[in-house]
Amino acid sequence: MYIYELPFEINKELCRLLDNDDDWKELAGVHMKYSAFDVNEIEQVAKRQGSSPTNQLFTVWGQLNHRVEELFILLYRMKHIPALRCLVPVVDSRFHRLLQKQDSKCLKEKHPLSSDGNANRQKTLKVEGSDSSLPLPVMLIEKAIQLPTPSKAYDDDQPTDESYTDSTKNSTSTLDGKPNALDDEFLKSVSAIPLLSYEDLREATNNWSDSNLLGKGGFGKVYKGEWKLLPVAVKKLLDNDGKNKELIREMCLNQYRHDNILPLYGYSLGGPEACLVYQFMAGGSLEQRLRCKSFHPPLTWCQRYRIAHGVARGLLFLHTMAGTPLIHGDIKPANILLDQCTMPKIGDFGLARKGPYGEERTHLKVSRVHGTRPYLPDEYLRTRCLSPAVDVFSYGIVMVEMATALPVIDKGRPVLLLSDFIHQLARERVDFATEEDKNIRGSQNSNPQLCREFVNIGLHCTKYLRHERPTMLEVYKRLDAMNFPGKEIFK
Ligand SMILES: Nc1ncnc2c1ncn2[C@@H]1O[C@H](COP(=O)(O)OP(=O)(O)OP(=O)(O)O)[C@@H](O)[C@H]1O
Repeated sequence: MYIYELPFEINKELCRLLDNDDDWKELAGVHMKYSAFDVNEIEQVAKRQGSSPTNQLFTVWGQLNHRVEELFILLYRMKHIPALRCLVPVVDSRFHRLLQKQDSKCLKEKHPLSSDGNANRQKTLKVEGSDSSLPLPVMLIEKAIQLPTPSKAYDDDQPTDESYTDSTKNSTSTLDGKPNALDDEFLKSVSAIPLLSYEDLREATNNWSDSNLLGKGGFGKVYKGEWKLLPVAVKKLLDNDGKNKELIREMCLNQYRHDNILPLYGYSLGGPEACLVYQFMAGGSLEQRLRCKSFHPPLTWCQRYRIAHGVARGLLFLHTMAGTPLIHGDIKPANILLDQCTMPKIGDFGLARKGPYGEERTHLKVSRVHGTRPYLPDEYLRTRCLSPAVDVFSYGIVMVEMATALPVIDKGRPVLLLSDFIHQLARERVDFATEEDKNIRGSQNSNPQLCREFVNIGLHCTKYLRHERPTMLEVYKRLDAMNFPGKEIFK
């Protein structure tokens, strides 16, 4: 059951319990990992509406497709027994064992059953024979499910989150290291994304046949497959240290559904390699289409416009959907997948990070730069300043590539990087129409005016100074205002 499906009476009782003593703030800030800014925003909205802040929190969190089982585990971590009891009728019976543990030594009730939910708080729990401060069931469940909280995986000012790797590997083991079907069951029931067996995926991809290989990336190989009569793309992740973090990140991001974000259908943790299963994109990647590496004909201008428009929409969504923007960090044609109608979807969220929040915070300082060099701006490469403007810069390069199909790095060119080259052409007042993709230049598909407009947007987005670049909203509006024959059909 999803949070937004909670029966009215249960929701009401939970609001009463969690509004008390502002317990909802602990739930939101400590356990759901909302920022102080977001918590404040939730409180303000509730005040304006004269409603319960817990109810507002559930509305915001529920929009991310979280389930009551996840809430149950967070309340367990809070040791909020009255709220847990309230949820018992709507969670699977396997979760009841958490509540049953309350009387045992390992869980001291922080909220003894009193009608107002007030309680003496026991802050520290100790497990006998364990050096952990968490009770065994929670450790087990946390290892099994790695709860998808909105910011946990992305909160990466200090990206040293190696813990995610281990937790993925351990996900089907009990504490004594033996596989445990029950934990798989937990995983299945808690995650909204199906957990698939490695064997099914092996079968779906014809035993990882080379003829099914769609491509290779830094995180592993991607195979075409058929799963439940559905064409899928299966990414088999390299078993490198740290790489499986992508799995967790992608799963978290999957909470954000949008027409221009590649949907994750499922995942597999049980086999030798972790796998992610995506919608198969019959149009291939933008990279393949621009480099004519597929059997498809060159993209028409209407299709290029559609891609530019859709990617701008997807990025606008990521940057603005919550109080804290989500920065993709690796926008490039290889990560823009096209469906059979050339509708673009942004994929590969392995490097996505939660960005700065609050008006006074414009960027984060990260300890390591990830991404693809020619698509990254100077302030990120040199000073490790991460902000939505990094995605805007990368988007600008993609716009120039879509117009010209020029390589992003060319040793045979007087200027190595495409970003520098295009700014040099602008200084020399070259007509960008002369640089139109040679696959359509001079053909009936040629559109010199759109070519100029695309490059001009690219120039704006790749300005050296971050604050001189447009926001994705501005880019989107500029694209939307463009006019050319056939625009309405392809938008
Ligand atoms: N859902 C999909 N449908 C069809 N083809 C896909 C899909 N996902 C990936 N591919 C193909 O597989 C290739 C490799 O994808 P992958 O995301 O692993 O790597 P990449 O983005 O090229 O590189 P990196 O991950 O190192 O940035 C893509 O370029 C694309 O051609």
